[in-house]
Amino acid sequence: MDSNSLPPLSDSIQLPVIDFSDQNLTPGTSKWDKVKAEVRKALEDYGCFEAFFHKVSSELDTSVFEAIEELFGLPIQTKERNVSSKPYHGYLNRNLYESLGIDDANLADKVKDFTQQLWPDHKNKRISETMHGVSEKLAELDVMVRRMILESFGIEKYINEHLDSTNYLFRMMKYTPPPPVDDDVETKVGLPSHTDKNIMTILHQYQVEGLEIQTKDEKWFKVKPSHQYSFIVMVGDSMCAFLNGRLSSTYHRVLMTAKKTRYSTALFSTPKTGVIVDSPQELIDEEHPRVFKPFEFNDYRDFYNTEAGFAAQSTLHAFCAL
Ligand SMILES: O=C(O)CCC(=O)C(=O)O
Ligand SMILES: [Fe+2]
Repeated sequence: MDSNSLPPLSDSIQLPVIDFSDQNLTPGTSKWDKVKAEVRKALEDYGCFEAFFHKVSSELDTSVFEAIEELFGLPIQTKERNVSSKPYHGYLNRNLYESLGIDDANLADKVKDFTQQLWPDHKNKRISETMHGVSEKLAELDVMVRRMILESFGIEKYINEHLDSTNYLFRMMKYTPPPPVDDDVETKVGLPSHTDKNIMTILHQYQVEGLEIQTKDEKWFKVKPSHQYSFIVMVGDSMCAFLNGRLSSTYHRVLMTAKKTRYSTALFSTPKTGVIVDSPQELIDEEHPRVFKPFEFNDYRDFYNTEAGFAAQSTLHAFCAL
C-alpha cells in the first residue's frame, strides 16, 4: 500500500458500465467485438470498469454475503487458522480491516481445505460450495476480460499460455466503521492507497460504499456502482507489466465514511509461482520501448512486503523499471 497524503473527502464517479450478461457473448461475434472495444477504452481511461454479470445470481450473491458474515463472526482464534505461506493470502487484521483468503478458490478441493481449517469437524459444505460457486463464476468473467484485452492488443496467440500461468485468490473483507466522534480523514482509512500487484481483480461491495479510485489527473473519487449486483474489474501491476505499460493499474483505497460495517470480496487472478511476468515481443518496438524488466511474481510480492517496497510511490517502477 503506497504511502500517499490524504486529500479531502471525495466526490463520486460513475465508471463505464459494461454488460457481460448476453448468453451469446462468445469470441468471434460482433457482440464480443463491441464489448471488447468498450473494455479496452474503459481500461485505457480508468484502469477499471463496472461489469454486469448475470452468472452471479442475486441468490448466490445473498448466500455469499451470509457466508461472509458467518465467517467473520467466528472467534478470532478460529479465523487465525486461515494461514498461508504466501503473504496477503491468509487471515489479516489491522485497524478497521479484517480479511480471509482462499487460494485456488476456483478448485472445489482447495475451498474445502479452507473450510476444514475453520470447521475441522464438519468442513461446512454449505459455505465451501457457496465460495467455490462464486469464485468459479467470477473466474469466467476474468477469462473473458483477459481474452478481450489480449485480442485487443493483437496478442491472442498467447491467451492459453497466459491463462495457464495464473491462479485465483478469493479474499473476503470486513471493514469496521471508525468511532463516530472522530472526523479526521485518516482515521477512516479502511485500506490505504495501493495498486493491486496481481493480473486482474474483480471487486464486489455489499451495499455499503467505501471504495475510491484515483483518476489519471490524480483526483480521488468514490466509486458508485450503478447496480447492487455489479462488479468492479481492475487492472493489476502484473497485467500492466505484461502489456509493457500499455494499460496502467489503478490506485484505489477504502475510506469508511459510512457508519455501517462494510463487507466486500475480491477475486485476484495472480501469476503462479515460478512464472516470469514478461511482455511479448509484439508489444515492444521503437515507439514502445521495453518499460519493465521481466520478474518472478513472488519476488515482486516479497519486495512489496519490504519497507522500501511498501513505501515506494509505484512499487512496479521501484522494483523493475528499466
Ligand atoms: O474492499 C474493497 O473494496 C477493496 C479491496 C482491495 O482493494 C484489495 O483487497 O486489494
Ligand atoms: Fe486492492
